[in-house]
Amino acid sequence: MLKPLVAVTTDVKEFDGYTWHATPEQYLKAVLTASNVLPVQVPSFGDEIDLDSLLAQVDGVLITGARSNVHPSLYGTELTVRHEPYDERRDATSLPLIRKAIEKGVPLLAVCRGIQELNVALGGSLATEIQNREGSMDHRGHGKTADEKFGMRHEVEIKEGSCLASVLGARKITVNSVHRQGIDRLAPRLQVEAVADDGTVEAVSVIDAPGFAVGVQWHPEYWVNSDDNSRRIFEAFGDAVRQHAARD
Ligand SMILES: N[C@@H](CCC(=O)NCCCC(=O)O)C(=O)O
Repeated sequence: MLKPLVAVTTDVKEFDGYTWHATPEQYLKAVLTASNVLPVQVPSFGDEIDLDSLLAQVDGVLITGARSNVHPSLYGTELTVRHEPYDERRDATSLPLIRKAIEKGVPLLAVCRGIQELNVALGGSLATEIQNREGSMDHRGHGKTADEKFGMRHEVEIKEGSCLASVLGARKITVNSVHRQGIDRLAPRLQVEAVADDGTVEAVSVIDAPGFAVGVQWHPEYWVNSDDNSRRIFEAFGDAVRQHAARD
């Protein structure tokens, strides 16, 4: 049997004299090994990408994390240096891709920048430099190595009856944390699936989505080979993708 395909977002980077549309390896490996489906990278070509054609040929969409921030003009906020850096070509691709995937019931998993894009795509807004908010924890990653930066950092409470509660079978889990923005105004079509002790929205799902449509603010891709909860999220996404592929 052919393995289903999952569309994976890319970041636009200038490197070595070329413009690259690139995805960190951890996301591609997590889709390949834990979800057990085939990742295909989608260049950030904005409206040059025919989303109907793309979504007719894949059975899942992964919106990855990235250091860049969603452009504030997309949620009606004035730009400041505190909102930089941007990747507007990615925004122009990922936001329409999210909306179309939800509309068509193509399973969607959105990680870190991804949950923020999901919220903005559906009409929500973001707060920046959230570690400076009164009573907020520091959600940024710290450490010299990638393993330290993506180290497990704090607990999140999973809401009873949520999609993640059934995927994880737990009410509290420990997650990593590598972000300095967070959901401010929740999009009307999203429901909260998990929160941190300081009230930061850590996971959401799309209300009445025709398929699996979940966003997490942490990074399950990073420890997918060693952390059960991280692996379960990618396995559940893979199950949803296979179910979508077998729908006809
Ligand atoms: N830019 C947003 C999104 C954070 C995110 O996706 N982080 C992933 C890795 C970042 C890195 O490599 O430093 C924010 O900061 O909130």
